[in-house]
Amino acid sequence: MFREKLRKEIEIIKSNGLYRFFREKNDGVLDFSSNDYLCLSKHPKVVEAVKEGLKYGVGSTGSRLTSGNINHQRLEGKIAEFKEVERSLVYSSGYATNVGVISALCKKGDLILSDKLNHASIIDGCRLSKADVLIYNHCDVEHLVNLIEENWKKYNNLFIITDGVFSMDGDVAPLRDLKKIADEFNAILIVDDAHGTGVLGNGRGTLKHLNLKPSDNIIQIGTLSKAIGGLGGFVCGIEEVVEYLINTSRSFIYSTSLPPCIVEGCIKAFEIIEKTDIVKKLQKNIKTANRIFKENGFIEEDNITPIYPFIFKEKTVLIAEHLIKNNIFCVGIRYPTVPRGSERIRVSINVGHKKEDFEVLCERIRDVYQ
Ligand SMILES: Cc1ncc(COP(=O)(O)O)c(C=O)c1O
Repeated sequence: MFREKLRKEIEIIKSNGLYRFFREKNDGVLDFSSNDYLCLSKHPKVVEAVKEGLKYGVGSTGSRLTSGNINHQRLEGKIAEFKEVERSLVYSSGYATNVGVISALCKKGDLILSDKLNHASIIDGCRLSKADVLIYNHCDVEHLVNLIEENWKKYNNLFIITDGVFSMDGDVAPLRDLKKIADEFNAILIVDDAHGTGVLGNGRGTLKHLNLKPSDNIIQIGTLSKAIGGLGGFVCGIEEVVEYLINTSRSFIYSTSLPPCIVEGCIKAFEIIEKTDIVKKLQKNIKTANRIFKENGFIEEDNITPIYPFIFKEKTVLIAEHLIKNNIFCVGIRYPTVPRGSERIRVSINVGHKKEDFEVLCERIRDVYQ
């Protein structure tokens, strides 16, 4: 009976064109889908550090508050230094970080103002919190101010939450304006810099890129699974935020901590970002891609991040299939991940791509899209 019910629902998903399924990524494909912007997941020094870390065993064996506090504080020290903040706390994923931080800090009687295009993990964190939530139009500072002016008197605390770099569009949040608004209305600004860390501000993130100094009312979140090339998430900011989260954040307290070998790999990845010109190389690649993608008419403006939305709407699936048949891995993104009418190929470039790779991508798209 239950099986039948689910089958029917799956049929509805299929008939709406929204069916999701796995694709295997073969070795040797030209990969424009991964978030491994600095190719650190396969960097020999990172791989070596992970192997070294196996001396601690494969798993961490418990939550950080039980048996699972191994080398994690060393990574947290590194992140705090890297982000120039007082303290950081590592979670088992970026998803768990957003859900755990937002649900712990934002309470009944508080108001969250969340950008319309924020990542699903922020949305789920907001849902799990007991705070009221208002959505402001994407990067629309005026709309945000209007919502605050209409509502702030009714609430104890205000939280403005935004991606630093938006995961599906690659654009950058107006953090300087958001910080000013946060200061004016005594709000806390939470920035999920999953796609800015390792990419902007010489790798330090979107705040650094915009010359914004960390301050008491800014909380930064990030992942270790994208430019850092590993797994996990982190939150960083003032000492008291971290101490409070250790004591209240359920996805931190009630979940096994990261494998210690991954922790070693992530520490090495941060060192590589600090000591080499890998981020500059990525930025150089972004400039090359900008030129080629513009010549082909796929973008109009220069990007500063490695995420390029090529909006092909209803042609998206056809183009994605054609690319895969031609050994180019570049997935189509559909509703509900992005709004209807903005279905796209999400092209993400990395430090390992060559000029010719960008050209081949454009040629293969042109086979089916004029
Ligand atoms: C903006 C943003 N935040 C959080 C996450 C979740 O991070 P993780 O994959 O480490 O769970 C993602 C990943 O898709 C993301 O794009």
